Amino acid sequence: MSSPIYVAIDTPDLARAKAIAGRVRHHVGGIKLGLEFFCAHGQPGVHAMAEFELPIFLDLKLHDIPNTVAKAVQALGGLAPAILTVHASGGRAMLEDAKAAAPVGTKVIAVTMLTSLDASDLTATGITGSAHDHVARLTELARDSGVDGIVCSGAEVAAAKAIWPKGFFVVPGVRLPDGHVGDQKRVVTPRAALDAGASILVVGRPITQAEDPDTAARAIAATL
Ligand SMILES: O=c1ccn([C@@H]2O[C@H](COP(=O)(O)O)[C@@H](O)[C@H]2O)c(=O)[nH]1
Repeated sequence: MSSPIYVAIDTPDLARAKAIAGRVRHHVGGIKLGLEFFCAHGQPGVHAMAEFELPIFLDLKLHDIPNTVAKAVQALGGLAPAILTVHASGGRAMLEDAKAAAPVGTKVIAVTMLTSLDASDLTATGITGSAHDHVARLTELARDSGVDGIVCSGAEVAAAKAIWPKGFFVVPGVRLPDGHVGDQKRVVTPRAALDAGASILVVGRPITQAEDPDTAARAIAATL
């Protein structure tokens, strides 16, 4: 069985991205490319990273009116990513249209509440209730919109899975117990996230900023 760990290669430096992928390719199940990489290298960069023959998770977190998101998803279709993200808060029509525009083999995944946010951030944006309530509401919306799953933190994934037993659950913000949290606020260990029902784990800096990325990836995998 392939590893549930997707390495988030967040860098604008293509040579560095390739070097990291080359070192960890046998210890991870996929490569996640996000805004930092995509804004620097676009579709040719994604093609270059596809040479490692691992599933590509394109984490662009699209969020706009339904027509614009659908057209963007169509424009990305030639990349045939295994996973593509949109924001759940874009609403039902946007989610439905994104899914309809995606290639058959691409999982469209809705980001519920960024793992860099906590309850006080929600309040500041006018959203009342807990992180759990907010994620639960957006999980129901994603499920009913026909996308394939959600992104949430490991703290909410068990509750989200109870709402949507057949959903696909992407969990970033995972750290080993002694790991540097950085800008993440809702953090759990990789083991706890998997036990709670995560389908895949997204791990970035704990691997990419380690002195030895392959040892770091292996150490995380060993806890699973
Ligand atoms: O809620 C979210 C959604 C996406 N991400 C992305 O995951 C990685 C996490 O990187 P770390 O270095 O392991 O913190 C990063 O690419 C984010 O854009 C997230 O963290 N939270």
